[in-house]
Amino acid sequence: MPVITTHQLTKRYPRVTALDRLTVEIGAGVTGLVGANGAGKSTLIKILLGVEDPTGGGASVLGHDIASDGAALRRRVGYMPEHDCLPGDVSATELVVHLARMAGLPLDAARERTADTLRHVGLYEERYRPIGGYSTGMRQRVKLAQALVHDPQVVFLDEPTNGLDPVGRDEMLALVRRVYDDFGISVLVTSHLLGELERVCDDVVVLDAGVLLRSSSVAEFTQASAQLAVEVTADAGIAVAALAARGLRAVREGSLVLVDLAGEETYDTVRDVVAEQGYGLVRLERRRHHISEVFDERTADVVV
Ligand SMILES: Nc1ncnc2c1ncn2[C@@H]1O[C@H](COP(=O)(O)OP(=O)(O)OP(=O)(O)O)[C@@H](O)[C@H]1O
Repeated sequence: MPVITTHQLTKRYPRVTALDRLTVEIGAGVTGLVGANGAGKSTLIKILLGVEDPTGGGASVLGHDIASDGAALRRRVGYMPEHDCLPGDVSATELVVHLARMAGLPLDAARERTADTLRHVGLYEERYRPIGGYSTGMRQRVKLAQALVHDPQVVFLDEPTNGLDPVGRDEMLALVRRVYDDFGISVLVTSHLLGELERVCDDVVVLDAGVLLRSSSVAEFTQASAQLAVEVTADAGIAVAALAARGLRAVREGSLVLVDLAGEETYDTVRDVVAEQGYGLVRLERRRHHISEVFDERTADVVV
């Protein structure tokens, strides 16, 4: 069963259409929801949580209809909001225990789960200090911990790397991956940085001004654009011409020739050309593009 399905999901505000007839299916695993600022990512999450109503279409999460089954849905879902919304005068433990209790856990279980999740996000040592003294990275971890504490089946993480430096981003992304790998909790994670999602996501959904631009696995994204990097002892420009004469799409990149991979037979053709021309073969390797390179110009404003 898919984790999330939407059908013609639409949200119109008076001046802007935040989601425009979005139909998509999201399965288990880590899924990236990517788009420039204002693309509709947060709006989609709020609608999936059942806290905002769509103006058209519908959706379900874990089989629960967002319109009729919101309370049951929210019991099984965790949510990490985008903006900083933490009280400064309580400790991480106090806050997360409180939120676990609100999610319905008995006190003992809430305490136990809080200790476990704070350890998981790397906040165990600091867990009794007031949140007001925490760094941005620590605050993001508290938000992640509270999203996980009631052991949901899926979590929605809205821009978890926001405001973090490169090291903090890497650490947060590794944590996001582990949410699924270690606990089996599916993740929908938003970012306006396409490049960073590629590293931790199984699938990517791309929104542009509320419209679905693409939904596919990261592997599909990158495989579709695979190339062979070929280095021969001859001049690369001459090799490009020889390969092109055999119907391959090839371009020169320094001393390399990059050949579009159009199936396994591309390898055979390259081998034949190299043999026929008497080149020495220095290198033959498959290259995958990054998903950020695979995008068309419509997503030019997505930061990569
Ligand atoms: N309550 C609201 N009233 C009017 N317009 C809104 C409201 N909430 C969002 N919007 C608009 O809907 C569009 C999508 O906003 P949304 O916050 O979902 O985008 P986003 O992709 O999450 O971007 P960001 O990362 O900047 O939050 C934007 O144009 C935004 O201005």
